[in-house]
Amino acid sequence: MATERTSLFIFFGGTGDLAYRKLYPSMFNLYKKGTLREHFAVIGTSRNKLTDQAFQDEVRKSLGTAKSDKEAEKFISHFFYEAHDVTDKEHYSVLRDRANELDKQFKLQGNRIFYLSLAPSFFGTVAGYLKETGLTDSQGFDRLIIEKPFGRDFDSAKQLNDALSKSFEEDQIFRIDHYLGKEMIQNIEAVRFGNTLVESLWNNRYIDNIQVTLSEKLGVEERASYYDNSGALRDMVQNHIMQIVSLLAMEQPVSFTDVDIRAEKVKALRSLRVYNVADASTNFVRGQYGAGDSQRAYRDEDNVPHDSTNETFVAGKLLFDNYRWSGTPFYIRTGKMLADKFTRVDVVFKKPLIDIFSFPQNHNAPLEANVLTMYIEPKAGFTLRLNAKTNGQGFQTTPINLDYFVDDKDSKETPEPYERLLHDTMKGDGTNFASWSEVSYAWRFVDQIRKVWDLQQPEFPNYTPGSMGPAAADELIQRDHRQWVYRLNK
Ligand SMILES: NC(=O)C1=CN([C@@H]2O[C@H](COP(=O)(O)OP(=O)(O)OC[C@H]3O[C@@H](n4cnc5c(N)ncnc54)[C@H](OP(=O)(O)O)[C@@H]3O)[C@@H](O)[C@H]2O)C=CC1
Ligand SMILES: O=C1O[C@H](COP(=O)(O)O)[C@@H](O)[C@H](O)[C@H]1O
Repeated sequence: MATERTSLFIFFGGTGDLAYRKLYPSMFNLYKKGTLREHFAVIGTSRNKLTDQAFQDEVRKSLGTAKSDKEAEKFISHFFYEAHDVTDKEHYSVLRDRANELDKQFKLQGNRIFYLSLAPSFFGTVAGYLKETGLTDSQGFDRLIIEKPFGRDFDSAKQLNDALSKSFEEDQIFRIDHYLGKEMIQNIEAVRFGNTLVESLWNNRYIDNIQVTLSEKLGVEERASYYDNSGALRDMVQNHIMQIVSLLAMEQPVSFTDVDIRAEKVKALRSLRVYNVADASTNFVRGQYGAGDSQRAYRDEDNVPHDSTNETFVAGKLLFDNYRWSGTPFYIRTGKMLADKFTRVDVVFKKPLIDIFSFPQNHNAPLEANVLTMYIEPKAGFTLRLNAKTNGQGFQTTPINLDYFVDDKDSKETPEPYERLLHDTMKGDGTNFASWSEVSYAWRFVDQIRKVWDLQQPEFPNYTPGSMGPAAADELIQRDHRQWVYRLNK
């Protein structure tokens, strides 16, 4: 059984899509595993006027359980509700009194987690009022979980961070990036730093290029009004991709702690080359999907303007100016309405300097590059492509794969990202959250691309649903005499 953790959770935006779809089911998983047991309580808040009972009914629906499920009912009995407008400062005292009451009732030791599952424009206001009205004055810990997006550029992110810093210290702020809660993203560190074979080759002498692909099969669904103001660059590159790239590029941390890991990620991001106008135009391409056989174009989706120039696809080349990576590009791409839903990292090694097998009289095909592929989702595992001799007479070589995949049983037991991140917050472990320095360096890089794109009129739409993006994404890498490892057979 897991160690029981003790805390009061206050969910601002506690009746929203994220809370019902991800947060409460993740908490229930923690309950079933024993991390949450007797000493926890939840206050859900929103402007909606609900009784505790009505809120509990909604929570039950979100878990998909029936009233006859005794374990679920015990869990749900820890949930309470306060109708609360986050802009109404006076009302925080009501929330404080309820929090103090539940603290006594469930023996919560004054530990409090404030989860801001709200529109980002409220983040600063809530953090300020929590402090001013004494909700953070209890005896235990006070931790603030912030949802994405953290700003829409460096300036707005800094403004937000300055506002939060007035009420919370950096080690009390947990900025969610749900990719950091994914099992296989955490495996990047294990594979890199747990294997001499891998880490000794993990540099520009042996690695030709690294490719990171976050491909989505779906479009914008119901989130068009948010997405059309964000675009793939802000929605996926600034956060998830930059986090993955920093884990791949960083030096070995002094210890496996949040402070040391974050310090190395920041160092890596500091050496990422921030592009000037010319380089940003050459090294980044954007796309927007048009209509497919049974799919309408992005511009025809509900709540998307008919002349939208928002990008639903990004591909780019990142360069690090440091000793380890100088000359080894990191190619990244992400988009909606692509061929399939998957996330993977392909590490392409350099070919042997001399190919002794492909002399003309040997008729051997040239050796292929070794590739280490990390499959993040939906399947989880690794393959390592090596060259080996084909069986039989003569001497021909052929690529073979060594592989490992997480089996179905283990997959089912893998914690959901939000489950892991809620658990980490209770432990006070910030390893899998984005620090302010990481966020700020990521924005500085992304802002340059955005600045250039905002000056140019894109020729959209430029890719078909079910493809892997616009032709320009292939040209970007082919220009460097390389290819995407994952590509569709044409
Ligand atoms: N949904 C998702 O999959 C994801 C969401 N996020 C982020 O999570 C956050 C929440 O998203 P989501 O759940 O989808 O949003 P929703 O719009 O579904 O929910 C918003 C919540 O905030 C409440 N709210 C709005 N205004 C106020 C107010 N003035 N005072 C108190 N409560 C208020 C709403 O209730 P009411 O209107 O009744 O007050 C509702 O509970 C956002 O920052 C989003 O970017 C991030 C990644 C994925
Ligand atoms: O943060 C976001 O991520 C999702 C993709 O997440 P995944 O875990 O399903 O890969 C993306 O659809 C969404 O636009 C973005 O805001």
